[in-house]
Amino acid sequence: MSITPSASSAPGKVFLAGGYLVLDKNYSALVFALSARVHAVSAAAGKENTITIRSPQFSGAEWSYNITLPSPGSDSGVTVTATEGAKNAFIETTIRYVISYLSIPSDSVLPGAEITIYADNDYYSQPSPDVPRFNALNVPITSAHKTGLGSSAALTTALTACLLSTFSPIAASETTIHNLAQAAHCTAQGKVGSGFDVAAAVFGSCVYHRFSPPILEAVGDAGSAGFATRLRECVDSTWDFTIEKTSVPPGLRLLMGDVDCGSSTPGMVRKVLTWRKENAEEAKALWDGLEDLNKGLRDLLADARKRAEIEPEDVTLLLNIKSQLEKIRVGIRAMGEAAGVPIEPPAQTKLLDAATKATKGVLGGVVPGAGGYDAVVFLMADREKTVESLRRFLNKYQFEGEGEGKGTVEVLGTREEHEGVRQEDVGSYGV
Ligand SMILES: Nc1ncnc2c1ncn2[C@@H]1O[C@H](COP(=O)(O)OP(=O)(O)OP(=O)(O)O)[C@@H](O)[C@H]1O
Ligand SMILES: C[C@@](O)(CCOP(=O)(O)O)CC(=O)O
Repeated sequence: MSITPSASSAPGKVFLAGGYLVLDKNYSALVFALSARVHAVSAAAGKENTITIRSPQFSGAEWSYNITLPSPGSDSGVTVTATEGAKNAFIETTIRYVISYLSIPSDSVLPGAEITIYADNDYYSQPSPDVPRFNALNVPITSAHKTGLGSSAALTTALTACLLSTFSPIAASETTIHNLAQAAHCTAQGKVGSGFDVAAAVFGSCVYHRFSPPILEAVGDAGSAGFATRLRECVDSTWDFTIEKTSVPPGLRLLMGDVDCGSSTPGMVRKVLTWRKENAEEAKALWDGLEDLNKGLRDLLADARKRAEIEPEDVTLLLNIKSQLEKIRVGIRAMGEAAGVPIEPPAQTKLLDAATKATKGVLGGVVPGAGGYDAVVFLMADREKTVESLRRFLNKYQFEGEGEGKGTVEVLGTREEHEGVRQEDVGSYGV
């Protein structure tokens, strides 16, 4: 058996509409892929049956795994034993799932491979705006301040694609990469979420309807009898998620702000779901209303995409998008208030309203995904002048949250870029 040195990358995400709703298959998410990507680059190196992963931007970020192929006749999948490095569940689980999926014959020897992970700078708060590409933060990965772009989903997806192309001569489809990465990601994070972040990492910007959780639950524990067969059957079966690829209309763009305010609220999802269960009727009205508004936003954006470029004269369309974003926020606030969860807390309302009012060309903003105090995303005219004036506004803004952070809003350099997972040129990383 030989290996093919390969490189793959997958994008981060920003969740514009459909947070919480998307956990239920009857509702959808509007999620955009970003220019910030995580890359996985492989080379033939090291001992047989060993896969070593390095993430050189972080200290102590080297993990070595001994791979034991299953004994003849066993279908429990490979055994992956960490021989070096602190636990990294996402890396370890991805290796176990991909190599088990490949069902390499037990009399083969797995050639040694080393894989280097590079994450674009926007995944983490940087000490200054002028840092080299893949800046080394020199702290353990768990202490880096994340900006919420979905690093684990992009990492799992890029690593899945890289392992598949390194160890298998057959090109994997996007669907295979998705199903396998989704299975590994859910196991590594210890829960089955909606999977929108892995979907965006694989398929890029999309309207996403989730898969049914029992699809994954059927795979069972890694290492149990029949695991490899069940995993292969699961990954190769037709899942019931749907993806409709989408994009931000020409002439518009997204801009993200990282709100450095400390307090994040654990258990928000659990609380919202509990409230929904206990208040089924009221929740249904709220959920249905929000889904209609989100669909309305998608329709307006589709309308805008039909134009070659949005011109300032397209006033009615722009005003409609603006008012749709505001209506969505009213629904989001109602959901948060009803469930007693700060999805769009007052400090975020103040920031979004002030930024939209102060900056001509900004159509509006929302708290992405689960919401809270971590981030904001704006939809705005794709003009340097508009970007500069929003940046100036945000740089001066003093956030009035309850957390321990500096109370500043850091503008991220990343923006929408709609492509999902892709093969890269191995030579382009200088390795
Ligand atoms: N560059 C990287 N190298 C190695 N492991 C990484 C890297 N980036 C992320 N990870 C893994 O992903 C974990 C972070 O996942 P977690 O789910 O906490 O955050 P996230 O996916 O970035 O969340 P969010 O959706 O809020 O952005 C890290 O602890 C590490 O295990
Ligand atoms: C609340 C939820 O719908 C979105 C979470 O988004 P984010 O991780 O805050 O970007 C959870 C999920 O979809 O798994």
